[in-house]
Amino acid sequence: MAMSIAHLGPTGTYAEQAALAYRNQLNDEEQITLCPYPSIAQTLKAVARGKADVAVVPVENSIEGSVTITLDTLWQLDQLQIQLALVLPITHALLSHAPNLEAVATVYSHPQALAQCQGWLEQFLPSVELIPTNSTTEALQHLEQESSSGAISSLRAAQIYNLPILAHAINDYPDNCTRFWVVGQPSTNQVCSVEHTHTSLAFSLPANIPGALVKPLQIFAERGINLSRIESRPTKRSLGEYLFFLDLEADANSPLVQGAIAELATYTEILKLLGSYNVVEAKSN
Ligand SMILES: O=C(O)C(=O)Cc1ccccc1
Repeated sequence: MAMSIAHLGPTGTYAEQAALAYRNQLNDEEQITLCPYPSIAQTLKAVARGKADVAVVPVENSIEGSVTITLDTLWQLDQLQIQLALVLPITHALLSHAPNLEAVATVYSHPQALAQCQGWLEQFLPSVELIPTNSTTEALQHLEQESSSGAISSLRAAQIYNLPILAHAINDYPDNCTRFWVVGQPSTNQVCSVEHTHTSLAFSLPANIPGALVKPLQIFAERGINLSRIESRPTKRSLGEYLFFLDLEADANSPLVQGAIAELATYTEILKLLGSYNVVEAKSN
């Protein structure tokens, strides 16, 4: 069946690598097209508006933590469901036409990549100007005009765009990896026979009072449901008011989780089920 996968572009991003890993999983590669978008928010909106079937978006990095635009946009768009998580190992390179590190004055990249290499940048390029871009490959557009510019991107991007590699494996921790979510419109098929290992949900609270978060968390503790992540994001309505994103190590279709979610709904203002899914280790290429 023909299918389109939206991802952060231009071609050569880590998100595209994750999208390719997802496509390989589907065993139906000819009819699956990859569609690059200029931002993570636009990638997710393409699926919400029916312009693409699924989006592959970064959600969390082992060094830098959450990709907050992904969480915020999923909350705002409301109806998208996570279908799968992919964990991609990430090794960054510094690409540049400069003859050596001393000749680099400016480094461009996605804020996550700049942050994942901040120790290396501090040590080897302490005086450069760091400029954030929408993606690691958008950063490459600056290299042609300015030989004193560098960009943090992948070896794969260096190959695609035929760019010189000035330094490699510059991420501060060697086991750097990013978790991506594959998200789509909710399935109309109500019966799901596959059991999933993880469930993600998000909620706001009706009042900012002592212990408001204790009750929701107790529900999972009492049932022996392990939480693998908890993240807060501002509601953006007023300072100090938060949304909470939880990942559970359990399937939303299990009676145990169904009971927990029913009870959770009594303590929350808005509760959104973001999906149940499995986690796959992807290979970087
Ligand atoms: O810009 C990219 O290539 C992305 O896919 C976003 C990103 C950046 C750095 C680490 C993981 C994902």
